[in-house]
Amino acid sequence: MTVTRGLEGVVATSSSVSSIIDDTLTYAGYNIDDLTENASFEEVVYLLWHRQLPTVSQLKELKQQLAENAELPQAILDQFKTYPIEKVHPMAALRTAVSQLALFDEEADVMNRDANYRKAIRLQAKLPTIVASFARIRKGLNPVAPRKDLSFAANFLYMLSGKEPDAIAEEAMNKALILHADHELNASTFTARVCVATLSDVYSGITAAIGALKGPLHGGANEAVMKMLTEIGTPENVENYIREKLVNKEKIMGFGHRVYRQGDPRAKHLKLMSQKLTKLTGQPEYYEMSIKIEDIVTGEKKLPPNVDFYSASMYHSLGIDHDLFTPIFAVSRVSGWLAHILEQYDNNRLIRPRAEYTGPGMQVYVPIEKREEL
Ligand SMILES: CC(=O)SCCNC(=O)CCNC(=O)[C@H](O)C(C)(C)COP(=O)(O)OP(=O)(O)OC[C@H]1O[C@@H](n2cnc3c(N)ncnc32)[C@H](O)[C@@H]1OP(=O)(O)O
Ligand SMILES: O=C([O-])CC(=O)C(=O)O
Repeated sequence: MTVTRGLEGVVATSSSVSSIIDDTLTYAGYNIDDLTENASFEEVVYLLWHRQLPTVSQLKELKQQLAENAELPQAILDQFKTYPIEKVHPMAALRTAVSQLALFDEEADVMNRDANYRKAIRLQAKLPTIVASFARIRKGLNPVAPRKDLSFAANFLYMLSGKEPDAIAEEAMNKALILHADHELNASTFTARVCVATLSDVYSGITAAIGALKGPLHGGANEAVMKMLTEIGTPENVENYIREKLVNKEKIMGFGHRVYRQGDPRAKHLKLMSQKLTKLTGQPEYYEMSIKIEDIVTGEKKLPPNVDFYSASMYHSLGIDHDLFTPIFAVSRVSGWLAHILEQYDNNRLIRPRAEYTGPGMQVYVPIEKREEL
């Protein structure tokens, strides 16, 4: 038996959702650079779910479906108030709320393509409402009802702050959502596919995926990057802080990637937005610290920044609470998880690899009364 630790390089499925070839990321054949510059997040959702860009009427229909399904059952909003709110991480609240949503969906266990597609719309529509409502309720504020006349990105920012965002913030959020939407067989997407390959339901798959995204080696790294920037405080402190971590063989959050070797193609877009927004909001030191960190880590370790590095300072400059960074990742990535879940159901086979056994050899059972106390 040969063990491939972390399944590195193992091709575990076929997929037409997205591809990473020679450090280029495409969604259903479209380069993410083109999509980020030109598309709306809603178009990208359609693309991931149908593998083609929508026409005007198809996009209108999807936007309407998302807008009509954005509200949450009151019971879920009420439930937030019962949590030990100061201690609950928003990713944990999101994981629970998504699992709970299934209880209010009469089609939760209906297993056909149309019903699964309808659930995809409901989940995509409701995730931003969950994140924004929880973020407000924990501060003692009332949740802000979703608006049907705003774009997905603008409505999310509106539900978070209660104020309609300006064009710059809307554009930044739209781009960030596009850049995080899908990424081939990353850990959370694989988790979702493993879960639904047992023919479990869509809600179970998304709940499991949220759990996987939460970890700091995956989506949780964006919050960890912000923690690091906050600890560093000023550009002058970067050198000592980072060099000490490297000497101690600690990982620098937001760097490295299992698949990309030359660099993550999403990072350059986020870097530009970080530069622009930190300057606009009068906090250029967050960008300055970030580029200094990048210089040292790429110089010393040859590790380029990944998607989580510059998204941190960018979200910070949009005034977003730091522990909401990973939930925002989920608001976007749920589109990819759903595309993969639908694809898994369309051509399903149980995912069940093997493990090389390393435990004790064959033992003889000893009745409990004959076992010696240690
Ligand atoms: C959306 C996303 O999920 S993007 C990734 C987000 N995660 C992070 O930013 C966390 C920091 N990065 C990492 O932990 C890793 O680079 C991962 C998890 C992304 C990829 O992990 P793997 O492919 O398993 O690489 P692995 O962890 O084995 O690292 C290989 C070597 O590079 C080093 N390395 C990898 N990433 C880093 C880092 N960020 N800082 C310092 N050293 C690093 C490791 O210490 C290891 O060194 P060694 O061979 O001397 O022991
Ligand atoms: O692909 C990965 O391993 C992690 C990643 O960058 C993502 O999920 O966006």
